[in-house]
Amino acid sequence: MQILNNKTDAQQQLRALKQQGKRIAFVPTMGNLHEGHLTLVHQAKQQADIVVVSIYVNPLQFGPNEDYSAYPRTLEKDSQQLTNEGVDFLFLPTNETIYPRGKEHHTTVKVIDSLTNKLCGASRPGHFTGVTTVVNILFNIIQPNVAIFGKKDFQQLMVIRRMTEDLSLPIEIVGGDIMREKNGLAMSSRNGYLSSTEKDKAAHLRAIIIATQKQIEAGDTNFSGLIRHAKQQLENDGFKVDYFSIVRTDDLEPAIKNDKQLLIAAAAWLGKPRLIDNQEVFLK
Ligand SMILES: Nc1ncnc2c1ncn2[C@@H]1O[C@H](COP(=O)(O)OP(=O)(O)OP(=O)(O)O)[C@@H](O)[C@H]1O
Ligand SMILES: CC(C)(CO)[C@@H](O)C(=O)[O-]
Ligand code: BAL
Repeated sequence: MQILNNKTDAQQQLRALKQQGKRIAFVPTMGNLHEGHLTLVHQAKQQADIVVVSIYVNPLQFGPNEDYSAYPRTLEKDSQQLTNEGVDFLFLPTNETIYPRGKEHHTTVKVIDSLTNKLCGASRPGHFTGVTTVVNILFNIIQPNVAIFGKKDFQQLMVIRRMTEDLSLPIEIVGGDIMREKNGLAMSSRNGYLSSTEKDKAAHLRAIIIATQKQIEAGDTNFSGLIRHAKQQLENDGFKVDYFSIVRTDDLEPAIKNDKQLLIAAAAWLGKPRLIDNQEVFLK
C-alpha cells in the first residue's frame, strides 16, 4: 500500500492510473478502523481496479463542544489493517492540505436545508456542510469513479448523493450495509468511549428500533405513539435521546399513513458518546 501525503502526489499518481483506463474506488474515513470500514473496502475492491482510502479527521464537521481533539487516532493499526486488505493507496491529508487558508476561510459546499437541518443536522448545526465540503475536496483530489459510504450514516449518504447529483459530479455513490457487533450494536469508532456495561446497554438502541419496525410491519401506523414509546424506553434504559424518528427514505420527512418506504432513525447519548443507528422498513 502506498501512502499519499500530499495533494499533488495524489493527483498525479491517480490521474496517471485513470489515463491507463483503471477504475478507481474511494472510501473516505476518519480512521480508527473497524469491520464496518473494512466491508466498505471489500465493496470498493469489487467495484474497481484501484482502491483508495482516506483517513482525515475533518475539523469542519465537528461542533465546538464535540470530540474533535479526543477523536481516536490510531494510524499505525489502521494502516496495517488496510495493508492486509490489499488497499492500493492511503491518502493522509493534513489540515493545511485540505484547508490551506484555515477552515474559517474556506469555500463551503452546502446541500439544501430540507435535507441537512433535520435528524443529525438539527443537533449538529453546520455538520453536513463540513462533511460535503471535505468530501468535495477529497473527490476533487482523488477523482474516483465510485465512492462508498456506510448506511449507518444514512442521512450523510443521502446528503452526499444529493450533492453529487446537484453538482453533476461524475462519481457513482454506493451505500454499504451496516456492520454490527454480535449483540446488534452498530460498529462505530465512538463505541470505544463505552465501558463494557455500557456496550451491553448500547445494544438496546438496536433492539428498540427493531421492535418499532415489527410494530410497523404488523400494521401499526400510529407513528407518533411508536416514537413516544421508543423514546420512553430509551430514557428508562439510561439513554439521553437526541431524536427517534420515523421518516420517509426519499426526503426524510416524517412518515405518514400509507407511506411505504420508511426509515427508523435514532441518535442518543449513552454516557460519553452519541450513538446513531437506523433501519429501513419497506411495506407492501
Ligand atoms: N458499522 C458500520 N457499518 C458500515 N459502515 C460504517 C459503519 N460505521 C461507519 N461506517 C462508514 O464508514 C465511513 C467512515 O465513517 P467514520 O470513519 O466516521 O466511522 P464511524 O465508526 O462511523 O465513526 P463515528 O464514531 O465517528 O461515527 C462512513 O461512510 C460510515 O458511514
Ligand atoms: C465521510 C467522512 C469521512 C467525511 O469526513 C465522515 O463524515 C465519515 O467518516 O463518515
Ligand atoms: N461518521 C460521521 C462522522 C461524524 O460523526 O462526524
